[in-house]
Amino acid sequence: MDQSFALADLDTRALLLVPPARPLRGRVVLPGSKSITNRALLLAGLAKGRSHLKGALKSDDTARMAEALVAMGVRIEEPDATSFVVAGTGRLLPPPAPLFLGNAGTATRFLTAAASLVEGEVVVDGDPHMRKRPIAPLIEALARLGIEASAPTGCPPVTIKGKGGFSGRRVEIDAGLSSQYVSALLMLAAFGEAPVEIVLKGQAIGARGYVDLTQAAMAAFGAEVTPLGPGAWRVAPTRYHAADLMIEPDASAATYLWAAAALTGGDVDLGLPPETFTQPDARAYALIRAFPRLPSVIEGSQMQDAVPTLAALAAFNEGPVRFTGIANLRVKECDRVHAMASELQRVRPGLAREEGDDLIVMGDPALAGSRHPARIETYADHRIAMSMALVGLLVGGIAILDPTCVGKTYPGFWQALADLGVALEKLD
Ligand SMILES: O=C(O)C1=C[C@@H](OP(=O)(O)O)[C@@H](O)[C@H](O)C1
Ligand SMILES: C=C(OP(=O)(O)O)C(=O)O
Repeated sequence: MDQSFALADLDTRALLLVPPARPLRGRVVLPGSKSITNRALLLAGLAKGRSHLKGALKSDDTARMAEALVAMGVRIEEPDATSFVVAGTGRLLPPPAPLFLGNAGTATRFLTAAASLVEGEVVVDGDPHMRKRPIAPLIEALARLGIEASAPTGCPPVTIKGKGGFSGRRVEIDAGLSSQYVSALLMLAAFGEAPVEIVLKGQAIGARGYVDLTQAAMAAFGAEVTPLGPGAWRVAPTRYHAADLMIEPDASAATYLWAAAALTGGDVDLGLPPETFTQPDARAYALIRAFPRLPSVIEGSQMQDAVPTLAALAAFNEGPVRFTGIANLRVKECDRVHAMASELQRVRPGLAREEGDDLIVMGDPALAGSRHPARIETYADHRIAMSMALVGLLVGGIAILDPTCVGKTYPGFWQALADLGVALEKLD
């Protein structure tokens, strides 16, 4: 019987996965990259003219970005399920109400900086999870550019008193908690009165590959970014011009399908070779291929969003795996170090633990084919839901609570699993 697992039809508290009897094989069309879609939406919205974005992601995070831009006077049409047509005027207008950005880190950080281009007050806010995600380093950096912004709790809501531009020419930023602060400043910097230099304070930064994505997106919309060394960039005062862009598929989403194939000994065709992705999480492919002989230490700082995927794989590995360099997973949609340790433990006590900021997963190949009924908490975090679903491909009785939380970045996730032949049961 064909059943829909589209999010609109998923009015259920939990989804039970039935481990498939055979390897998963087939073709999956991936959604567009969240990171690239939200950069392209913003840059197209800041440009003068009409931009056509194809292959884009349509999900909670990109909807929040698009709605916020519309509230600031950008015209956005959605001619089909993967396109946005964005018409910008080269400036943003004061929005009539606070911008509500859900738990979209990209939208929240990028728009906090861009809001300084508005002449007037902008409030950037999010859901209760976003209100716990730090933004103070970005606020301090904006102040050094002469931009008045405040976030009394160090997290959203942020109030920006925009003056239609800014005069600063050099700013240092501490990006240890999030690379998104650097990306936000880089994208703003093309509106400087003169070239702007952005310099890392300390060398610690979340995944650097996201800054490369920002540079590439800025170049596509006509900006000039010159690296001045490993932790410094100069941005020319070009502003942006409209552009047509084909967005590559989402590499973080790809990790779940690569892992599903590896776990079941199958083969899932995603329509493009892993080495063609430009996003940081594609680095996880080489590790996923090594399963069930993952290395005993995985340094996760440069592929952070893939760490929950790799942790789920590690549960079935031939030996234990220690994940290091992942302290900032504690300030993502939820504390992912704690969440993965807790939920793997829920499957089988002793399967995982936290040690400082490291996550240790005790590989147990005998888990495959076993039955350990468990209702998995997902903490409103799409990646915990999708990663723990991988465990349910090999362990009987795994039910994922709040399955619609995957809508943040991958609304078609459950349908993709169902189409590959995974039986899913809706539970109350
Ligand atoms: O710039 C981006 O598109 C992203 C950067 C990363 O966050 P941090 O820079 O906060 O680590 C990543 O986890 C997030 O999903 C997307
Ligand atoms: C951390 C994530 O998202 P963001 O920071 O964009 O909310 C993610 O998608 O895993």
